[in-house]
Amino acid sequence: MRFGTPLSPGALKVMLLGAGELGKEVIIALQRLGVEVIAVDRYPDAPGHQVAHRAHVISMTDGPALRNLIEQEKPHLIVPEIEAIATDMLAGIEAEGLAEVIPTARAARLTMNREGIRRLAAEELGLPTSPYRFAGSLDELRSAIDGGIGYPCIVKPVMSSSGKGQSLLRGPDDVEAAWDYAAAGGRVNQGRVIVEGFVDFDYEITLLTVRARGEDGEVGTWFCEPIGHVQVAGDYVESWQPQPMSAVALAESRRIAAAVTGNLGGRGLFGVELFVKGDKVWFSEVSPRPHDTGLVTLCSQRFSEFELHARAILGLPVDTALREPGASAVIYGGIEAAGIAFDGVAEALAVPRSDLRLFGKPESFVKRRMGVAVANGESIDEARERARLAASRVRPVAG
Ligand SMILES: Nc1ncnc2c1ncn2[C@@H]1O[C@H](COP(=O)(O)OP(=O)(O)OP(=O)(O)O)[C@@H](O)[C@H]1O
Ligand SMILES: NCC(=O)N[C@@H]1O[C@H](COP(=O)([O-])[O-])[C@@H](O)[C@H]1O
Ligand SMILES: [Mg+2]
Repeated sequence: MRFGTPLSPGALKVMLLGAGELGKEVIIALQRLGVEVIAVDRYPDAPGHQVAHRAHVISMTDGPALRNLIEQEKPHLIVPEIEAIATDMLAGIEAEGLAEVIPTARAARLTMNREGIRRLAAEELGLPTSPYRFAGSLDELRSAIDGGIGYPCIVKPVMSSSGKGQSLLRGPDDVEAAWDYAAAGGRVNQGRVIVEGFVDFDYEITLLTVRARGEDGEVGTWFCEPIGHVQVAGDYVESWQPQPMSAVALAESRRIAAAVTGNLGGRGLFGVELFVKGDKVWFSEVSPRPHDTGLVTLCSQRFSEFELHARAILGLPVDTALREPGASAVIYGGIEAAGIAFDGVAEALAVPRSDLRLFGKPESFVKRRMGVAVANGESIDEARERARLAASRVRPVAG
């Protein structure tokens, strides 16, 4: 990788496909290393658009439109930031050698659809997961549940994230509503869902796993300290690092994470989602990119997950060390309006050892993540209390 000067013919160019809050931080990290960054998203003025060298608005599931843009911009690296992308087109781009896809086009394709990654993890790699079935109609969903999955169970569209279209089903009366909600809530309506047996875990973690070039020039695997988190309706509301774990559960988590990320290959940071009960660990899913629960690393690690992703994809050394315990708490929009304002920012930042990110999304929805508070503490409990307090002091209001 040759580091040039942005906006000159020798620039090292990276294109992000998706420019939300996670991409925005990756872009900032790349720019600090002198990289020219092109940000792409489905709507204007996305968070990452606001800090990139150039911004484009296209439907990223439109293969020909994506290809045109890549041919026009000629990036060296293409970095998917969301799942819903024309990944078949990316496979062609990679095969033709037009650009390198991070971590690989195959990883982007397998993880954009729950069926791809679940079958790989459970059926090919033999990793422990919840029991699951796929269904393409309401009748198939009923027979999948009656035929073995049982209740309680969870239904999700095969293509969705942040809990969109996800329901917890307690009995047969919940099936039809879950099917309808999945059809309406997926990012791309595939008419297909996964139904998973409910795992009664003690806690869940994200194990950030980095595939980066080591001193010997070979790609190696690094683990961050585990991140604990709380999800409400399938969307993360709070996370902290480190999550205390038994030595056995940590070793098993690392084994699973190494198996999945090793198979997906390439370079970059992955968020491996795992459920833990005692010493038992289940694989849930993996993001081949920074993870929302990893926002906590903005305050808890020497290098945040965003800086680690930037370094790994550029072929640079990484350091995954924890600096001190930290926590994050989400700030939701709470109102439906464009161009909102935020009251209470100074009060929030008066919380000891706290910091904030306001993402700058042009439109607010009640449950849209608009910002995050992070905080450090002597203990995880203290960090969590501070992050929650700081987040609660930020009040989104009509602009
Ligand atoms: N089989 C299950 N058993 C118990 N809880 C589950 C199960 N599947 C999902 N959950 C809960 O729902 C949350 C969201 O599920 P999942 O990660 O599959 O959804 P998602 O929409 O991909 O979310 P994101 O994109 O934010 O990671 C999990 O973190 C967990 O708290
Ligand atoms: N769990 C995945 C995740 O957190 N993705 C992050 O949310 C953005 C979309 O937000 P939006 O739905 O508010 O536009 C994505 O672009 C990414 O940064
Ligand atoms: Mg998840």
